[in-house]
Amino acid sequence: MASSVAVENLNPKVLKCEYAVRGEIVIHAQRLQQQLQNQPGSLPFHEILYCNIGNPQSLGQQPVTFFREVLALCDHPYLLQREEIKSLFSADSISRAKQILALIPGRATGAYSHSQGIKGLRDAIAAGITARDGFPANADDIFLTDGASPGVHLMMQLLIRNEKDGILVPIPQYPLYSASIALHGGALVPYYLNESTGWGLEISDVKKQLEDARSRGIDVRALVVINPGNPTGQVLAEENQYDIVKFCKNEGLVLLADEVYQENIYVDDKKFHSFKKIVRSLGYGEDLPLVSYQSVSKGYYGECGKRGGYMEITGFSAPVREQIYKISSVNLCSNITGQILASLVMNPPKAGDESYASYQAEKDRILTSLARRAKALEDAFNNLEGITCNKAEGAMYLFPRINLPQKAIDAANAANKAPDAFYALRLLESTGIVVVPGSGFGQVPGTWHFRCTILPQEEKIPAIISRFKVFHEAFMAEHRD
Ligand SMILES: Cc1ncc(COP(=O)(O)O)c(CN[C@@H]2CONC2=O)c1O
Repeated sequence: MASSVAVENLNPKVLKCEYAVRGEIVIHAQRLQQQLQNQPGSLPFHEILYCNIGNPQSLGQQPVTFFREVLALCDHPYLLQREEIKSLFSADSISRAKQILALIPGRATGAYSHSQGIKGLRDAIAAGITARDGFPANADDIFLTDGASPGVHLMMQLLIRNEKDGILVPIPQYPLYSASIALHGGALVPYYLNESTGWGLEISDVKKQLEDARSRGIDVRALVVINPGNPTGQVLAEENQYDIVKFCKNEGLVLLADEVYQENIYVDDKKFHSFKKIVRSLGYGEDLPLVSYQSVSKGYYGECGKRGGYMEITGFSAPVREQIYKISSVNLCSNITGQILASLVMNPPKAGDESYASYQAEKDRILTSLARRAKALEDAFNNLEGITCNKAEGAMYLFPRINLPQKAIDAANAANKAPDAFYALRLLESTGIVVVPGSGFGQVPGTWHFRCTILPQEEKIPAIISRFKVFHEAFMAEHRD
């Protein structure tokens, strides 16, 4: 009997879901990469430059030595019995690995752990949060996850009952949110970041969107904030954060604070303030339901493939927390390597530790290089005809706006593509550079953008800029009105 499975009879929520970061342009890039391997010299470039995804180590960034030493020793405890490891590993990596193994039941990284994650590692993460914020954190509020993504899905699963349940999401947004809301059958309620004020968040606009949604019978459950922003790269001003927290308190909204880029700040006039700290500073204590997301995929560690992270949940009642625990327990636990890494990220070497100097040097080298790359690309984009680009204050991306000539827009329409997708495809086919069209993140209707990461190794940035410039000038000349 022929298989009954066909696109026509799949879950419509799956069909509705989209995730542009690895969408059409990237799939085409992978085809071109295959072509380059099979027929070298057949394209006007010799390599594909993936500037579509925040995946630092795929572009040459080195992992942090201390983190990897501890992971290696935890995964092969036999090494700890060998004298010679003293010549291969730092003393504090050895001692940290021993501490961590003592926290793991059976001292086995291959065992399932508690569904929230190993208690001792959650204690360490709570201590790190407390040190970061100056307000206490509790291990029982922490759920270790396989990256931040599953934690986002879990909250959407918890909050969305039907298509009348809405989630306020910034536009432009990281499409995990639109994809997860679609997968869970909810309503995305957009609030627009203001490009002219450096992607500022206007509470007046959020309120207007909330009231409009409510007038349409949407029960708005939560507000998502991504700080530093993806794809926009802005770092919220502290007073803006106070406004957001007060707004959520007044409107009875769950605050979903995506803070995976908290270590990626490139400008001196902005600092990262966690929403947990803001909530506590306002004295809201447990009166505001807040979920804070962190990940090992970003920062200076960029350990995307290790799938580590956590969500800290505060301000939820005990019965609700039980439901969150129950959903977490269905997946048994997150991977132990990711759990260990999350505890290391939140508790790195301290002054006086043997690895501190080398750790700090690695961290500073990566972050200062990211800041230089951000500035170089921002300046380059701003020097191209018809392109304006806000500063990348943080995160890993630039999100320039292209003012496309009508002729280009007509050509895109004729090709049945969004104008920024048309531009991105032409860029790829001319230069091998892969960016993600702004339409994949959402944008004010009638504006066009693309997202480019700041991640290619620093020595490649000048070549990227020059290839981009040649392409852009030719594209604009070809489509000049
Ligand atoms: C804002 C934001 N939240 C959550 C995630 C999920 O990360 P993990 O699940 O790995 O913890 C990402 C990943 N950033 C994607 C992946 O690379 N480029 C992006 O835009 C992100 O940018």
